Amino acid sequence: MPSGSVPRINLRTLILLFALLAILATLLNDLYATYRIQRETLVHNSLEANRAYAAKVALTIGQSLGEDLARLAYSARIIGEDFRLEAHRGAEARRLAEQDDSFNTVIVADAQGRIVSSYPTSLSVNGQTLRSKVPLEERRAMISPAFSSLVGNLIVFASQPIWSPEGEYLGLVGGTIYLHKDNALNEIISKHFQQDSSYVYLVDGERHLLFHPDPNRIGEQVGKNPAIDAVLRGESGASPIRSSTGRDMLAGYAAVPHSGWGVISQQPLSVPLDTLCNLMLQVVIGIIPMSLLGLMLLWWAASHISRPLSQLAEYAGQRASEEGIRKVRAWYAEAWSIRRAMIIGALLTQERIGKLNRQALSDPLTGLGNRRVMESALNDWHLLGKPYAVVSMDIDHFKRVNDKYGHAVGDKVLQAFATLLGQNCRDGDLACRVGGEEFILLLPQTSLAAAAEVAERIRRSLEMTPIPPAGQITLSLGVSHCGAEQADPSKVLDQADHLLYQAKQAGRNRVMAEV
Ligand SMILES: Nc1nc2c(ncn2[C@@H]2O[C@H](COP(=O)(O)OP(=O)(O)OP(=O)(O)O)[C@@H](O)[C@H]2O)c(=O)[nH]1
Repeated sequence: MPSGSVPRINLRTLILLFALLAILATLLNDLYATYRIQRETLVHNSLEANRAYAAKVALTIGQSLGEDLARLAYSARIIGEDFRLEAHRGAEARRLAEQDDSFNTVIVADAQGRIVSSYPTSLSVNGQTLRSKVPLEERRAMISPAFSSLVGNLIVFASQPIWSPEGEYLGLVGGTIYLHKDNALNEIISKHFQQDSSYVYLVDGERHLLFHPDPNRIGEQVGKNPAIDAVLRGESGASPIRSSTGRDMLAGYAAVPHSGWGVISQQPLSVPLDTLCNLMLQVVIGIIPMSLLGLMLLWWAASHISRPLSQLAEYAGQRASEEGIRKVRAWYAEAWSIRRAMIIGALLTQERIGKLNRQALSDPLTGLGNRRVMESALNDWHLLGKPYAVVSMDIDHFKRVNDKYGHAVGDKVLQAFATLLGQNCRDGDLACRVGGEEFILLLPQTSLAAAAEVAERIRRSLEMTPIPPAGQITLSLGVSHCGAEQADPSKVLDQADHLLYQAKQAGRNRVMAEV
């Protein structure tokens, strides 16, 4: 016997579980791979867009500054022709300031840095000294970092040196750009302002914000930031960074020509990731109907595959008949082989059980039924209320046969009598050997008179059929009957035995029937 308890899990559940696991693993892997590829693509695209955008803005600002410096250079030449004449300087400063909106103010300073002309005149800075002496010392075209002007505005200052026609250094002419006011610079950046949550800011060489979408931050000095570090080294490119405010950003950056400034265009990393999450959600929602269909197909397939084996397992548990097992639809090779093995097993078992039954219910010497068969038939008939007759038989002086001819001849006589008995019965009658030389014949649906006739026929038949070498053998018989009154079978048997005893007493070789 196999040991251990019956496993609770069945084949269908196992198939379903493993198939589900395989599908889930594949699905998750696909989703993860899609997520990774899409993330890389989106991040790359965002970096590339910001890099290109920063480069474009830097180029435009560079061109604008170049044009500003060119205008200042032209004015410096004009002023240099007659530097001492105040009206001449003032007129050129005014023309320069008014010709477009490049500069919020224009000033002219002498070689010592003292402001000698300015426009608009409302500034009232004439006579004051420039805050930074660098342009005076450098004596070349320059664009300053952001600083606070003499009147308190946050500005950048573009300047050109003024030379006399003889080559003497006279001072400088400069234009200021007010960072908190409208000017050509923020016009350029604002015009290109992107819609997709990217934004641009501009820093000078000292990390001051020259432009920022948040006007309150203009002038602020920005802390450590990899993009600003790179752009101030004059590099252009793109990389994921952590901003000075601690947010993960995808930044493109480019250095602005002529100025030492840098443009940074950046987008929060969360923006493409949110887009990606929405995309993945759409993908998941999109695959749900097909997944449900797949699950149903899987369920069907698992049931279809496991059904033959489950049925065979059930039949094996019930030790079902071979006909039951044959009904199982074994539609694939393994199930077919198992069913075949089970059918063969069932047939062998049936055959063995049949043999054992026959051995248990029949008398091995004569092949007639034994006492158990007789009792079983009597009980059945009693329960069914079936009328019957009982003929009890005993061979006369059988001991003498044994004594005279030996036990083997005695057996032969018993077998010959059994054959004779069979020849004198109907199909439905039941002949049994219930003792050594004692026999019972049960006759269903038979009257007492008919049973007595059968008994007499048997007696005569034996008497007239010598069994060599024993010769003539005789028999005593008692006949009883059970009718509608349905007496207890044991009483009917006792009655037949009693009559048999009377037949023996009366001289043997005779039939005694109930009266
Ligand atoms: N050969 C053989 N003899 C058996 C078998 N079973 C019982 N016997 C013998 O049958 C004999 C029965 O003898 P008894 O009961 O004295 O009866 P009987 O000699 O027939 O005498 P009555 O019945 O009075 O006519 C015994 O000798 C048993 O040994 C058997 O299977 N084979």
